[in-house]
Amino acid sequence: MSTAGLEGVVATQSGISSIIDGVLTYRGINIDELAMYASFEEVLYLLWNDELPTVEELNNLKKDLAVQGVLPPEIIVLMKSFPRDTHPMAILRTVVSALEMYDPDAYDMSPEANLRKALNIQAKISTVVAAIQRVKEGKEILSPKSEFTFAENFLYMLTGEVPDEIASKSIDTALILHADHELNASTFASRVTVGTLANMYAGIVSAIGTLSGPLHGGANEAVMEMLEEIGEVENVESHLSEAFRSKKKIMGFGHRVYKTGDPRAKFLKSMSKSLTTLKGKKKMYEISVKIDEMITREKGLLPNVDFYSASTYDSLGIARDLFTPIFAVSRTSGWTAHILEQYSNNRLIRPRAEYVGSQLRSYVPIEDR
Ligand SMILES: CC(=O)SCCNC(=O)CCNC(=O)[C@H](O)C(C)(C)COP(=O)(O)OP(=O)(O)OC[C@H]1O[C@@H](n2cnc3c(N)ncnc32)[C@H](O)[C@@H]1OP(=O)(O)O
Ligand SMILES: O=C([O-])CC(=O)C(=O)O
Repeated sequence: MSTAGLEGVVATQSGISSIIDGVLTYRGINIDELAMYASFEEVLYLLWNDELPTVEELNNLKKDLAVQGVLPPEIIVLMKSFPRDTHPMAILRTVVSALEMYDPDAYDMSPEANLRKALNIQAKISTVVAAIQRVKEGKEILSPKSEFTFAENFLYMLTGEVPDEIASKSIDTALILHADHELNASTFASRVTVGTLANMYAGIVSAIGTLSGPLHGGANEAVMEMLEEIGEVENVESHLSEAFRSKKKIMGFGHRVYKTGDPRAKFLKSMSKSLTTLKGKKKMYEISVKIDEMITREKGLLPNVDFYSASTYDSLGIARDLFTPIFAVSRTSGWTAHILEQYSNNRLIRPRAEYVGSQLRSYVPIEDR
């Protein structure tokens, strides 16, 4: 029996998100409704608590996120010490690991402390991602403001300016769309890690490392690289023909679970269209659509969440190497929800391997080899 990639294997039970007949839900609510009507903070509360928040609960969450979003000064010193060309995902992985050392709750495994840790990590990860760019640009690191939403704060901490409504709404929707996705590779990694009763920081560090690869979250950066390499709509055909000839995978297409399309992609395509038009970057959308048409026609593959998010983020002026870290900011909501769920009913995750190595043989002393 081939178990390559654990395709089709049901490895756990979860009440957080579901993908059934191509429909994605968070805690039973269709992602389409959440993307259209909810805020990221509401989704965060929903993922953690299995209920939408009341006005008071939502306001408290917003306040807590702003308060907890301030980085310890030691972390800022650490971030300034890294080589300038370090990839932001490596910085993020390292900084989240270091944050454990400044969290008084780090080794308290009570449910209350774990929920506090989830909030602490969620709040700080946005500040860290914005700070990665600020450090690179030699700018002062900013902290969140209590009057801003989570999405507004991210843009404010990144640019130093009060963000406009369109940019904030776009980031908010992107955060909602990327928040959780059943047992994707990074979420699975986080559950395996905390299944040993390692703490939440260890679980999130595993997840960040797993998200970074181009077959998973790293695909959004790779899509942008491809769009930039193609450069003009008229180059799409020759670029893709060459990729097909050399059997290169086209980033942002295909999916292990969705075979009739990723329900998140339509929102990102629509955001990409309006934002690229608004920001004078329509060409990136046109190149994307041409790629989409050709891949669908020639390979029968459809765009996943990573494809149109690239041109969406690019039109907002976000650096290409921050695309996957932004995915991590959003997915931290799902990772932490899954970690809390794993702790609530834990059993060590330890599958078996089918042995296909050498037959049983004797040890040969070194002088006889
Ligand atoms: C947030 C996310 O993680 S979404 C996914 C992000 N990743 C990407 O966009 C990377 C590109 N896509 C891929 O590599 C894959 O489609 C994955 C990793 C998403 C899913 O992988 P799997 O379920 O293992 O499918 P697998 O890679 O076996 O592909 C099945 C077939 O479709 C082909 N295929 C799948 N995706 C692509 C692609 N993007 N470009 C070209 N061919 C592809 C494979 O070459 C394979 O063909 P074969 O049977 O002739 O060998
Ligand atoms: O579910 C997956 O395999 C990948 C994915 O789309 C995600 O993590 O959002």
